[in-house]
Amino acid sequence: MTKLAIMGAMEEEIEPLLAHFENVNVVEFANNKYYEVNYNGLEIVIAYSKIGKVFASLTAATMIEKFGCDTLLFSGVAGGINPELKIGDLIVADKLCQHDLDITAFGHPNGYVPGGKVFVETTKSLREIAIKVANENNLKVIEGTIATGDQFVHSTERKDFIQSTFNADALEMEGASVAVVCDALNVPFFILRAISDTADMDAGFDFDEFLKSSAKNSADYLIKIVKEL
Ligand SMILES: CCCCCCN(CO)Cc1c[nH]c2c(N)ncnc12
Repeated sequence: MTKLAIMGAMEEEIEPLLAHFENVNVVEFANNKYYEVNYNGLEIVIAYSKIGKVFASLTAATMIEKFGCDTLLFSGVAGGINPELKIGDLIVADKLCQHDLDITAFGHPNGYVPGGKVFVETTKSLREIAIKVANENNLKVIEGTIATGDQFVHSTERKDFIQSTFNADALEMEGASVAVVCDALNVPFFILRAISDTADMDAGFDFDEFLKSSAKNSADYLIKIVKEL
C-alpha cells in the first residue's frame, strides 16, 4: 500500500497542492506541520520544509522515517539555467547535485565528499509516468540536471559557475538534499520544478512576480501525476 509524501520548500509551493484535498489532518512535529489526506485510496502526507538543504533533509527524513512514506514527490520553483527554460516552464530532474559542497582544497571535485557522489539520480519509473502524463496533457517538460545550494542565486557569475561545473539546467535550494535522503533510505523519489526566474541580476524581482504562478504550474502537473500512481 503506497503512502505518498508530497513536499515543497515554501508554503506557496504546497498551497496549490493542498487546495485539491479536503478532510486534512494536521500533525505538528519537529517545528513543522504535516498534512495528512486520503486521495483515490492513497494515503498522502504533505509538508513544506522551509527553505534550504538542512530543512529539506529534516522534512524528507521525517516523512519517510516517522510517517512511513514509501514514495516522495517534490513540487516547487527553480531558477532556470538552460536557455530553453523560460519562466513558467517545467523541469523534471533526472539527477541532482550540491553546487556549494566544496572540499576542492583536497583535490576532490565540486559537489563531492568521501562516501558521497556528485550526482544522485531520481527514480526512472516515476520519471516515465511523469513524461507519459506530460504527453497526454500536451505539456512541455524537459528532463535535466538540477543543482542545489544554500543560496538564492542572483548573479550571472554564480549561475555560470554552476552551469560550467555541473552542466546543470536549473538550480534551487532543496532538491539534492531530498535526493540524498531518499537514495540513502531507498525510497523512490521525483523532483519537479517550474521556473520562476533565470538566476541572474533580475532573479529577485522575477521570483517575487512569478513564484505563485510557477508554483501552480508545478502543482497542477504533480496532481496529474499523483492520479496515475
Ligand atoms: C524568500 C526567497 C526564497 C527563495 C527560495 C527559492 N527556491 C529555493 O529552492 C527556488 C528558487 C527559485 N529561484 C531560485 C534561485 N535563483 N536561486 C536559488 N533558489 C531558487
